[in-house]
Amino acid sequence: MSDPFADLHETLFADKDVLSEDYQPESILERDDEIEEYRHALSDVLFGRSPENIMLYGKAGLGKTAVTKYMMDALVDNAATREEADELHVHERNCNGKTLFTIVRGLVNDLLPPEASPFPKRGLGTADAFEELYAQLDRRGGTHLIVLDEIDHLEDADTLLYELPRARSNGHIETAHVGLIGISNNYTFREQLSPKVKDTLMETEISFSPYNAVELQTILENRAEKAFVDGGYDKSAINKAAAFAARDVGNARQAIDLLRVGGEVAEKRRAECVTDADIEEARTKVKRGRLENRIRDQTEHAQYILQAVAILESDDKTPARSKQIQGMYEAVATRCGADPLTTLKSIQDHLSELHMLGFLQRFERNEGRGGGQYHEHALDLDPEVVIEIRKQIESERGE
Ligand SMILES: Nc1ncnc2c1ncn2[C@@H]1O[C@H](COP(=O)(O)OP(=O)(O)OP(=O)(O)O)[C@@H](O)[C@H]1O
Repeated sequence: MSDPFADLHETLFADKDVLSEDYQPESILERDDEIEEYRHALSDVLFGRSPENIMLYGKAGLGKTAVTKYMMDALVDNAATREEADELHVHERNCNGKTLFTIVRGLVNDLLPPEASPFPKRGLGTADAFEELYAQLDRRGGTHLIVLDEIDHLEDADTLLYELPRARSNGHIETAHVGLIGISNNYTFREQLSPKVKDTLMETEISFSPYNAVELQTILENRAEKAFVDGGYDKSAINKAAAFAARDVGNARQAIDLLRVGGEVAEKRRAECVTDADIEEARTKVKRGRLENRIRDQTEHAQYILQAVAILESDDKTPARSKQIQGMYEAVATRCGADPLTTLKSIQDHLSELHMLGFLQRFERNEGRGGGQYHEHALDLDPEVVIEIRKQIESERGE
């Protein structure tokens, strides 16, 4: 048999990893103000003083994690050159899906000597874990910066944010210095904290604003130079990816995704250069992928109802009343081997939920005294894409 990979050559990408999610850029671009604020807030560490607590806010993909990593690396390097700085330890934790106990336990395990057995998973409580954490911090000494990404996902963040910054003044630790860096893309997180915690965390708040198209162009240009071979992309393709991402909340992750998928599209058509058309196709793919995830997140019956509205829409039968949608939904659900929901009320509840989530448009009708008030719904998306995505989900489930 001939080798199916024999004629496969890398023509376009010089280093595709540069466009991957976990690539840490050597230089951070277009974030000078945030870096300056960060630098100022961290400077105490270099003089052996207790660090300030820092909170970073900003929507997804705005560089909060990348800037933090860059600042931590630079701080560790610089602290090592200064006599007046204590030994610096950085502990990074993502709080998504974690309990306070697992976070504190993880920090304890980071600090324990290699020969010690890990802090037990069961049997002891959060207060015990805190006690051990303080003991270990003092045993190690030096300065400890604890970086908590997605801190708004942590249940009982209040306790952690209250305890740690006060550990020294409350006499729990004597030799070590501790500073907290919290990262959140939920601006309302602050509102949920108790007043005493807000006070401590207000020391430094750095807010990351969305990138505009020009800033995204600079970031993308820098990545593209490393990711693609010479002449492997059109400058206008970069501008297009930057413009698309800027229009959609200025997310750098999204801009980089567009460039990577655009490269894959160009590679598939065996082109030697990424063009505007490849970025346009990438945008459709990326958008479709995101929509697919959102549809998959819906319950089974919500998906059938959405599919029913999509079918009616492609037959020009929308806006449609709930009763009509119910008829089509029953056909879809039965074909998929499910027992349809029977009450009109449950269909209406799903329709208003799907409207709230932005899948459907809703029209209020008022037929005067006799006809009463009711709602009609239409799809707020391309019906063909919804039908195609549902087909794919059905075939995977063998529906
Ligand atoms: N200023 C920048 N210079 C270079 N690369 C950047 C910059 N900002 C963001 N990036 C890149 O964009 C992607 C997303 O950035 P990052 O993960 O730091 O965002 P974030 O604000 O932490 O988002 P989230 O809240 O979703 O975690 C990463 O690949 C990162 O390297």
